[in-house]
Amino acid sequence: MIRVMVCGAYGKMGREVLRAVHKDEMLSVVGAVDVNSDFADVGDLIGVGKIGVVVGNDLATVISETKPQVMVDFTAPEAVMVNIRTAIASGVCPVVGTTGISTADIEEVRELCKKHRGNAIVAPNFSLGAVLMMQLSVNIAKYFPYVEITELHHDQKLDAPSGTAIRTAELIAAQRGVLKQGNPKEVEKLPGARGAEYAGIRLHSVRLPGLVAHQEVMFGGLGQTLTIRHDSISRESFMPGVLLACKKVLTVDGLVYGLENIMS
Ligand SMILES: NC(=O)C1=CN([C@@H]2O[C@H](COP(=O)(O)OP(=O)(O)OC[C@H]3O[C@@H](n4cnc5c(N)ncnc54)[C@H](OP(=O)(O)O)[C@@H]3O)[C@@H](O)[C@H]2O)C=CC1
Ligand SMILES: O=C(O)C1=N[C@H](C(=O)O)C[C@H](O)C1
Repeated sequence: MIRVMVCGAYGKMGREVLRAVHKDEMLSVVGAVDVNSDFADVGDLIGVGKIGVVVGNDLATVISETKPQVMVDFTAPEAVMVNIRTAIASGVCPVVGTTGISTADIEEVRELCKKHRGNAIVAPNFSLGAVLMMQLSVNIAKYFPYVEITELHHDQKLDAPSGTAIRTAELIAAQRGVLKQGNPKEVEKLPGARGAEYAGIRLHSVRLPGLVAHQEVMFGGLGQTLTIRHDSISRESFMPGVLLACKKVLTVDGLVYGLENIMS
């Protein structure tokens, strides 16, 4: 059994991960952390009755008391790097889904893994469909370089654009380079009307109750458009990817960035 702890235990993803890890035959929930912990039993949190694992409020303490091998982090952009540093320095391998991690942060995680001879897996999106959407987008951009991305999420999301949208733009830009899109003389009558920009790609963010996590990548060509869309209609969509990462992180080599790199 691989010993797993979860950071962000009271959150939407944290609870789903605890439920999935608890059910998995190769994984065992040994610890959990949330900033505003009232030391609830994890079993009560996920509706299976007490399992004798409580939610702590300090990561270093929980690591020293529960000896996890893997830390799953679904917290918040301002918390995630602190948690990664603590985990790697303590010999615990992070599996990270929290977004808002910059390119410089990724390089820091890579260096920390080298320094402490540890491993980590960081993925902007753990759902298979989203990974395929990103891979297809790169292929389509070879033929349709003009593209805009619209991501749609629940209205409690803290960051915009989503980590997935930024990663999609990065991957497309690596394929086609920087490309000025639209009319050079265009004017925004209201600020932000044309969305955020990455390498000439416009990114639009929709936030509404009722949504979970969705993205459209729309390509335009001569007399035609091509749109691909992925919908996570529940957070279960992320669980196979998270469980796979928990099982692989102990044996990968240093940092792995992106779920596609551990899917065979
Ligand atoms: N890679 C992927 O596939 C996916 C990534 N995500 C990302 O995961 C992150 C979490 O999403 P979601 O579960 O919806 O968010 P939630 O706000 O529902 O949950 C986050 C939880 O983490 C807690 N928290 C904040 N800081 C800390 C800390 N330092 N230590 C421990 N716990 C902390 C929050 O507490 P409090 O509310 O009191 O601040 C909250 O309970 C986001 O960045 C989101 O973008 C989400 C889905 C899929
Ligand atoms: O906050 C979310 O919900 C999600 N966050 C990730 C992102 O920002 O891309 C992954 C998924 O879109 C759900």
